[in-house]
Amino acid sequence: MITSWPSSDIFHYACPSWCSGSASQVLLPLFYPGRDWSWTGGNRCDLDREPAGAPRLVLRKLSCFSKPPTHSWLIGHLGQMKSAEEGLLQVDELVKTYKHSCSWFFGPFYHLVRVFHPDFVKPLLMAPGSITVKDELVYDHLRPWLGDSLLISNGDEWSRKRRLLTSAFHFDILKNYIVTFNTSTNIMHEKWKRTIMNGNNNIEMFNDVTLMTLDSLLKCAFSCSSNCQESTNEYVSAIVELSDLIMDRRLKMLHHWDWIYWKTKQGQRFKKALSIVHGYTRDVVQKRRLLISQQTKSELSAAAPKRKDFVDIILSAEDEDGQGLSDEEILAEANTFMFAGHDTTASAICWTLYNLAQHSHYQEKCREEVIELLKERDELAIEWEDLTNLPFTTMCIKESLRLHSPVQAVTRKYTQDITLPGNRTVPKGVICLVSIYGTHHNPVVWSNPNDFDPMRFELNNKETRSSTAFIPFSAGPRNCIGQKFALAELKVVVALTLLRFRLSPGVNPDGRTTGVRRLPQLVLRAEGGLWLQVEPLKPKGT
Ligand code: HEM
Repeated sequence: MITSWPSSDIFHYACPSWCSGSASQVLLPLFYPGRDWSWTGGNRCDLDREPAGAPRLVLRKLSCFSKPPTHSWLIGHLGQMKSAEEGLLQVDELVKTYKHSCSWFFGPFYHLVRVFHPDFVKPLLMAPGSITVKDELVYDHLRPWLGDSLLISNGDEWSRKRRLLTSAFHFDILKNYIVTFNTSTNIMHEKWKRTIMNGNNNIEMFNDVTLMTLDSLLKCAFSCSSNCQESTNEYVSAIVELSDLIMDRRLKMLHHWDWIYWKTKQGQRFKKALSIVHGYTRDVVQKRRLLISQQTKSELSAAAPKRKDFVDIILSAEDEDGQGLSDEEILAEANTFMFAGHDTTASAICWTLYNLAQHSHYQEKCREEVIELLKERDELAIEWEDLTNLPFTTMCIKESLRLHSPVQAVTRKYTQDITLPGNRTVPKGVICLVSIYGTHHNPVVWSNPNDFDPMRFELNNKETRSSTAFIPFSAGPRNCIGQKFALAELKVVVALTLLRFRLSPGVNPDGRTTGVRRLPQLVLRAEGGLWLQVEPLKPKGT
């Protein structure tokens, strides 16, 4: 998943759409040595193997997309992509002007189709998994960490893994995680209470919430109580370090060359963090495998029933032929579970709390809903059955996922031409950037798209909307496998937070009280952090 579009990142979002020319044979290996670029000569990849004259054909097909003005006919839109808040405002402008799609080019070799309307998004995201390709230019930096996992793999390999992993995200499994979400949230709230007792109620959300989501994931994935919210944990620090370094690498042009990157300070830090993360996961997987092999069936059934965690489930998953996942594959999936699950969910929680802090009347309405739900209870905990009984809170969470989507965009390539409305064709092999941000802020689809209005998600409004208008978790065969997990955690954290605290806009250390500047990185963050004033509420009956 990609989120930000720094101008230096051009080769990551650009497209070798007619790479049969001799210049591409020179340039691509130069920028990405060590990869197989023989296809630039028309020899390798089916995706890009075009008959003679194909470049012109591809260009003709692309000519049906509007091209925003460029500074130069030669380098095209190179250098025009902006990062930070300005990058998002730039997408707003594109969406206002071009309504559904446009195409960019970077120098003579690279093209990118950008789409931001549900009717254009649909054929791309709904295309069968077998013809969808996660392009290596965008996802390759994740490979040393995640291996050939579900997030990165393609074709038959992806489809086998998706089948094997689906059971790990079934409702019956997710139910067991609710207690964990409550416990991790309680730990974070106790921390906040201590901070407030020390006279500070201006709290930065991203730090605490990210540690909290990591704490939950560690318990759900490995049954590991790391205490990472209270004290430094080597594994958790290494995951945070890896996520930061991936973003940093994207921003630095020279670091895109593997042979340079591994020699840099950042590359060395990446390797060190990687060995901690892989060492930890490998250890858990091997110990579990050993335990299972040592226990006979009768011992297993006689043993006290243990709540199954993610590793237990994927260790026992088998396909139709009785084939399970190898240790390396399990390692890759466990690492992906931690990577894909922590930052994204933390971003969604932080922005939901931020939006409710900005709109006190909606905050109050959610709080009343939670108080009503728990009014007969002795223990203030959210249970699995409660998740469907928080309709207004759910509407606020969804509206926040629309307005501040954690993931800004995803990219895809296809092994066949794809037809879009108006008889437009995306030629096979061309990278398409499906803008989640653009679709969620498209005024043709959402009236006053920059307003926070939870009523958009009232049930009867759903019927009038396209199924690809709201896509925080992407859509189609390669949608987010963890979305129910994420939504369950979001509801628990938001409900318990509103029950115990009143939130209002905070003060940035630079003194800014209003006008948070959004920061599109791997996930959507806020420049200088997201600060909220947190005021404890009196517990029930006092
Ligand atoms: C609010 C939280 C989350 C958001 C907004 C989110 C968003 C997304 C998006 C947009 C994709 C598509 C990525 C692409 O096509 O490149 C995706 C894929 C994925 N997500 Fe999530 N995600 C969230 C939480 C989670 C959680 C909690 C997990 C696991 C515990 C998870 C695991 C995955 C995996 C494994 C994929 C790849 C699926 C595939 O390709 O078959 N995500 N997510």
